[in-house]
Amino acid sequence: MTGLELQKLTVGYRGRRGRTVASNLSAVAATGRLTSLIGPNGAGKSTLLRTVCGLQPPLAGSAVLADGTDVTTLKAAGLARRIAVVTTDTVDPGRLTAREVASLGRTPYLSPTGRLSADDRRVTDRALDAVRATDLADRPFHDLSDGERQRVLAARALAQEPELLVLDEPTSHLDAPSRVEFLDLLATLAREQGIAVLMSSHELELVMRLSDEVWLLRGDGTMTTGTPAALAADGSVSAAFDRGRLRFDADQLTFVIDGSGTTLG
Ligand SMILES: Nc1ncnc2c1ncn2[C@@H]1O[C@H](COP(=O)(O)OP(=O)(O)OP(=O)(O)O)[C@@H](O)[C@H]1O
Repeated sequence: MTGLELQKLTVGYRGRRGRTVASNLSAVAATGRLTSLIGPNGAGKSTLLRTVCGLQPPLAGSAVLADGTDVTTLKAAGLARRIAVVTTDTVDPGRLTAREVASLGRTPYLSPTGRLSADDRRVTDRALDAVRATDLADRPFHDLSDGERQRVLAARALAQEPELLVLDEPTSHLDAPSRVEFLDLLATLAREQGIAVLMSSHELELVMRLSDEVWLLRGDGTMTTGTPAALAADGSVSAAFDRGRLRFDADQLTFVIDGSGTTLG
């Protein structure tokens, strides 16, 4: 099932410093699958993600959810019930515990009293369980490691019960094992929770191993989509990222430096 569909979407900035970043994009992020957005620095990944979350208006075209709703027509409350966003912005929730931070995901559903119902508590605990953070629930969020915080922020996003989960570079502060673990967790969540997960990443090798689908945004503002194997095999990934002696090896799914016998990653 289609979780999110880009229909001839053009993204960028209006005004005096305005510019078109990427044009005429058509792509699908399917429900139950992990779709990864990759591309060189400045290609427009963050701009595209902000646009599909309804945080900035498109220059043209649309981004529609499963029932055909254009995200740009949704008001804040509607967006919050349907799309959850995890960004790299530092979160400072004071002395809230991990469970309290996760429960913030229930905000769009709360009655005017702002009190969590028994159902809200159940959904929050289920979200913590899904990201394997139940044992962190009573600890202050402030005291957690970056990897633990990222799991709790994913729980907050799941507690929103979204149909689309969008993450902008979610592994950027994590160590190597935690990166693998977190991407594997996202792929599992997409399948088990039946949501479309769309994330941007610079972790090319990991993305190629763990994603179901890849959106490859090039520096010229065009995009190719496909399975990791298809994009590696048809040379799209190499064309976008190879530079000088650095080459992406489609068989090994890793970068190599030509002539040195060195494999990176
Ligand atoms: N507020 C803005 N106004 C005008 N141009 C902007 C604005 N924000 C970003 N840009 C430009 O849009 C282009 C795409 O930026 P964006 O941050 O989306 O790329 P990215 O692929 O996420 O980059 P990176 O991989 O370095 O994080 C860049 O040329 C950037 O300078």
